[in-house]
Amino acid sequence: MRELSEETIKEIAGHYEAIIRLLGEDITREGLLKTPMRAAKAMAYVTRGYRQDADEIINEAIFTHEGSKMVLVKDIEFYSLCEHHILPFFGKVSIGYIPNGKTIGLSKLARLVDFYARRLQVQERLTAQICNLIMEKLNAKGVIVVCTGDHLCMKMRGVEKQNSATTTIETSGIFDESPALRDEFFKALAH
Ligand SMILES: Nc1nc2c(ncn2[C@@H]2O[C@H](COP(=O)(O)OP(=O)(O)OP(=O)(O)O)[C@@H](O)[C@H]2O)c(=O)[nH]1
Ligand SMILES: [Zn+2]
Repeated sequence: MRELSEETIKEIAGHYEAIIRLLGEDITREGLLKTPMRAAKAMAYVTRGYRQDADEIINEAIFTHEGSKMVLVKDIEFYSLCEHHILPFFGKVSIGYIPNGKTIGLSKLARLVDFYARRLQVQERLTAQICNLIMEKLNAKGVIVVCTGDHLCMKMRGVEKQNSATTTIETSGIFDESPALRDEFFKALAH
């Protein structure tokens, strides 16, 4: 992974300092003195997906596999930032795929969720990017990804709906064509 340079972090911190000042705060009070640097480092961390590489994450953990039954990993938690308000959205992703001669290390599925979540995102694109990458890297017979997220931009501001949750679904390959396979996936998810 590529890190942001010290110079870039300092530049981001300078912008945070200006924002805090413009919000009417006293940037010289004790509790805020280090806040611009802390905030810059935190923002670098929660957007580190931009500086990662998918092949490095997978680390060649792709294995030969004869079977063609569904593999499902459910409830992979994620934290992301909505690209409209730069406020968090977070929730869970579940991934199913039908192998086509290859499987992937289970932890890599979770790492790939973070790879796309740790950026400015919308939930639909996050779901589609995960689905497309797994399809591409495994040449799978099919992939299905279901994501459920809570958006703070809908809770702590704006429309202020505290109980809404958003579900997005992306399918590819055989999952596009087979309602029976989609049913099998959703039944397994319910367990
Ligand atoms: N489709 C989609 N919309 C999102 C996502 N995250 C936030 N949004 C929406 O992006 C929209 C931006 O709408 P705008 O009218 O430009 O912004 P706004 O005035 O702040 O809108 P309100 O949130 O309704 O106050 C809002 O409806 C948000 O709910 C997401 O992941 N997917
Ligand atoms: Zn938003």
